[in-house]
Amino acid sequence: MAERTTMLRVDHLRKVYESPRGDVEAIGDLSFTMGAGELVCIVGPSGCGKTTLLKCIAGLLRPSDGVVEMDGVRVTGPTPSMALVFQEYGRSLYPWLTVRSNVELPLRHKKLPRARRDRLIDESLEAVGLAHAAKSHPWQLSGGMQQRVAIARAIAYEPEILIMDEPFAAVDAQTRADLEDLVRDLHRSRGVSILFVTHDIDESVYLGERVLVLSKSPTRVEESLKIDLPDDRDQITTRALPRFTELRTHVYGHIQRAKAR
Ligand SMILES: Nc1ncnc2c1ncn2[C@@H]1O[C@H](COP(=O)(O)OP(=O)(O)OP(=O)(O)O)[C@@H](O)[C@H]1O
Repeated sequence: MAERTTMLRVDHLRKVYESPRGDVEAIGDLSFTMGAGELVCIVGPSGCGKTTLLKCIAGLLRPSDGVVEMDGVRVTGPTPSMALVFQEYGRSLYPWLTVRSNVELPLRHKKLPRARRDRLIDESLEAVGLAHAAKSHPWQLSGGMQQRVAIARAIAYEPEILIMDEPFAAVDAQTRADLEDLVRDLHRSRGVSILFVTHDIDESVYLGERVLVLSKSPTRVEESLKIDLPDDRDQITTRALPRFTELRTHVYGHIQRAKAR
């Protein structure tokens, strides 16, 4: 595979939360880069600082030290080159707006011609399999469908990087498998870079081209593991491969050691 140009650079990032009850060093000294078009998963022990890391990357939190750069430019606040999808889809969608209006909302800031805006909405709803539900309201949809709306909204924005924070933690196992495949399809069909945080080791290996294993808090990168599974993945065949088992066992071992240190 050709070497990808570096798109995201996290360099010696450190984040300390200051509070009257004492400081909490969530991120110790964390560095990694991500190439354009990559799908990178992040796993680590519970409470190790994954959400803090994503917030620093997205410009929602100011690091105590170190830098985040996107395409060589320092990130100092939210940027249109990134879109976020969180676990709590119920809270991220507006119940009084239709599915279509929810997807449209962030696009209003982009000042696009009407026809282009409509096309982006139609294409992203189509891509997540919800073209038929455009006129529904979020509360009329299942949890998995609501999360599809959140994903449609994020990709309609045409970000360079899609940042996903445990997006499937609140849906049932079968829906989760479908959404995992949707993420891989979107990555392959649209070429969008994806940074995906999960608690689930199997999910990280199934989805990722690379898995970053974090240490416990104050967190740093324990390992950057290339996932050398075939690009064509499916829930049954891929998860039954001996290599899949080797990789998940490897990541699991790392996390157990990270927790013990
Ligand atoms: N606003 C805050 N003020 C003080 N401490 C915080 C704050 N937010 C997070 N922390 C602390 O920072 C550490 C990392 O939290 P963070 O939520 O980033 O971890 P996480 O890996 O996403 O957690 P989880 O695995 O539960 O999703 C934890 O010790 C947490 O208690």
